[in-house]
Amino acid sequence: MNIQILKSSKTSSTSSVTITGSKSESNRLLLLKAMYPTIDIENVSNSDDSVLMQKALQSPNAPIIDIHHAGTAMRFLTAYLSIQEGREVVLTGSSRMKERPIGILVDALRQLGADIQYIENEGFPPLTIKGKKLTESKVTLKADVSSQYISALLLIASKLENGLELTLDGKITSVPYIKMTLGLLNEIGVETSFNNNVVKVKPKTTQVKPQTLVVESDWSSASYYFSIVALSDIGTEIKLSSYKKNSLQGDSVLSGLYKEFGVATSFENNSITLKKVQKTDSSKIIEFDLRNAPDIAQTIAVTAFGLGLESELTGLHTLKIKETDRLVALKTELEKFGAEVAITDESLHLKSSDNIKSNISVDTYNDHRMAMAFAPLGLKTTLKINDPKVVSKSYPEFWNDLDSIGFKIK
Ligand SMILES: O=C(O)C1=C[C@@H](OP(=O)(O)O)[C@@H](O)[C@H](O)C1
Ligand SMILES: C=C(OP(=O)(O)O)C(=O)O
Repeated sequence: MNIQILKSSKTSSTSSVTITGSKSESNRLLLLKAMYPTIDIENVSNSDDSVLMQKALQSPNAPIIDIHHAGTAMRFLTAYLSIQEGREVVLTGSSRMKERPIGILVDALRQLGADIQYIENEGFPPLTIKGKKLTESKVTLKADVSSQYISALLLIASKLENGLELTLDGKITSVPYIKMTLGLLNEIGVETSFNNNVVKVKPKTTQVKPQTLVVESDWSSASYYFSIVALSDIGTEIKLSSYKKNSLQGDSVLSGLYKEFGVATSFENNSITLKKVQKTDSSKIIEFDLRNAPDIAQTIAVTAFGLGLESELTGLHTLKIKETDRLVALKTELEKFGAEVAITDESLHLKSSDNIKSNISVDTYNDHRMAMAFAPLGLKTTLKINDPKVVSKSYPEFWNDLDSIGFKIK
């Protein structure tokens, strides 16, 4: 199945969209609520990944849990199930999930005392987890592969007898996601510290106060609107809700980064307005290090291509182990449109060009972000997106919302 996006599907001059809650915040809070039921959560993400997380946590007797493509659910549940004393579960996922490494987290949990076995390949899901009391409280782990391993350990840490002290080895990747985890723990009253490469969490000995936590809307999903505005005429505006000026989400750097593409962002009450205020100079070179915001790399690469701008994106070493190898996928699909792209294991270089080929079919590789990142190119040319339903991993209403702002989708 595919959809066609017809060129000149211009957005009406002012449009507004309400985006579902952050899937990263939601999946952390859902797990915390399972441990501390006095918490209430509002604006939980309706993404597949959060629905799967919710279902898994609401099935305390299920012998097998399948979390499909949801990376955070896989990693966070591995830690959570390790401390469910007396329970034995097989935790599995999609065929891609079975290629996404989890050995660093499993080794760290085993050092803390967990009983986890690999069912197929060493270092990868599926896992058999026998829940038990974890007795140790100090562990060192590699921090340059995925921050999700670190967040997973931090999320269960306050339930360990002596809390947790993690020493992070190597250059820490996706740091804002670690800070998001600590920020949410602090909000529910768990004490934490993060100094240099050591993260500590104290055990929670008192009850968590009854409270409602409101999930901010998803900033990674907002990236596609930043791209749409960047590729639109001067004066085009889109309003998005509900956002906070002091976000826990690292992808909120979008408001700073997209200034380079002529987009101004203003905050008012709980919404942001994106406005195209300046034409971009075609001789400009975009140079971004995205180590702390890997999920917006695809959006940015496509925006730069749509504007014909040379760009050098670095800090992309984690992209190879996400929903697909995103570096290869980006190169392959951008080149179909006529782009010249060079990649290494951690970077992507795009040459400037002023030609965008029409009627290209974009393959999406089971990766929601491939579909959503390429959609804004519909402002420049007619294109097809294969397997458009992939968007539901993080943003099920994406195509309806695009339609509502004036995109012509068949
Ligand atoms: O903790 C999280 O919610 C996430 C962390 C990031 O992963 P890595 O730390 O593996 O880069 C990010 O790419 C992912 O979409 C969500
Ligand atoms: C990488 C992502 O998700 P996860 O790792 O949680 O599957 C993503 O949403 O871009």
